[in-house]
Amino acid sequence: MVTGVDRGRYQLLTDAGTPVVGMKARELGRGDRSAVVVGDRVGVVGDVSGRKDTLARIVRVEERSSALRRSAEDGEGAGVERVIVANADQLLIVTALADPEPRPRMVDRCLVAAYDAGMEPVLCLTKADLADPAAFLAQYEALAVPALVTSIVGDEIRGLEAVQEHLAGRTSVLIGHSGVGKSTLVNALVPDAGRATGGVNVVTGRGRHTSSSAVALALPDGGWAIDTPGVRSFGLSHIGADDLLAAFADLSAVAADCPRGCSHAEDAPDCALDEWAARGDAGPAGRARLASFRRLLAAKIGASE
Ligand SMILES: Nc1nc2c(ncn2[C@@H]2O[C@H](COP(=O)(O)OP(=O)(O)OP(=O)(O)O)[C@@H](O)[C@H]2O)c(=O)[nH]1
Ligand SMILES: [Zn+2]
Repeated sequence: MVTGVDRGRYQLLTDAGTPVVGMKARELGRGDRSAVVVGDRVGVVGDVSGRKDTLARIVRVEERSSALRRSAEDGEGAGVERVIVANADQLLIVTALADPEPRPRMVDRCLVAAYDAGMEPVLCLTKADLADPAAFLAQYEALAVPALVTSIVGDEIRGLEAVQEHLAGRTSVLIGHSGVGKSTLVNALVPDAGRATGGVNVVTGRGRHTSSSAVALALPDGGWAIDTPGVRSFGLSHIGADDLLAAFADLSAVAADCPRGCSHAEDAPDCALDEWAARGDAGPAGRARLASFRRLLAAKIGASE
């Protein structure tokens, strides 16, 4: 398993639990198509002893069960999609309820990325000691996104146990804006992680690492927390309306009756989802669910923050 990537060197963990450093074998090719990312399962040859100054060769990347992607927003290569983490089960969207203010559009974009990746999204709302989560949570009710709420009271992180339970035995990617308390959480989940909090690395005392790539940290109860220090937003231009729709089984079934090429957006003529919501087959929640789906659809199209 790939646990970290740094300038062409791959941190690997063998099935026997030996940390090994590897590089991509030439036959694997270059460019994004043959990218090796954190979470990938790879085949290695050569020196896999893990001894100092040895280097294994990555010759194969196993098929991925999920792939968290983003596409370049602008400049050269705009629209080119890249996988940033492979084989993760869930995306923990870490958002502070205050200080800094939550950014609902950013959360929506993370939700779209998770659904596209084939990962389960989970909201992790921090700083509940500063603001009530109810109003924010209401925005996600119709999407049935699970939510975990934490706060700091004294030296203790309240709600940490529920987070630990939700992460145990699974591979979870943590994403969040600067200052939301993601590092505080990672350090509590993985006691020897030494992630920089409040701008300073607690282990080294030096400034925050400039490394922007993801790193997989083993959880004490099994499973992995994958921290993504440099990922603050997602370019989503590679995702189509039907890719997003596929994540919603109920809406997807209804949309089978849509006209060919239907955008499913609010202004789409004869979109079957409108009739479905109007009929009330899904109860009063149907309208809210459709509205939420369309909000995500719109967030996908809008520019990232
Ligand atoms: N009141 C309150 N403060 C918190 C909570 N969680 C974290 N903080 C504080 O918020 C600040 C930012 O926390 P960090 O863990 O450094 O945030 P981060 O998301 O990792 O941000 P960067 O380090 O900038 O990437 C720190 O001063 C934390 O002590 C919480 O639940 N309640
Ligand atoms: Zn439609």
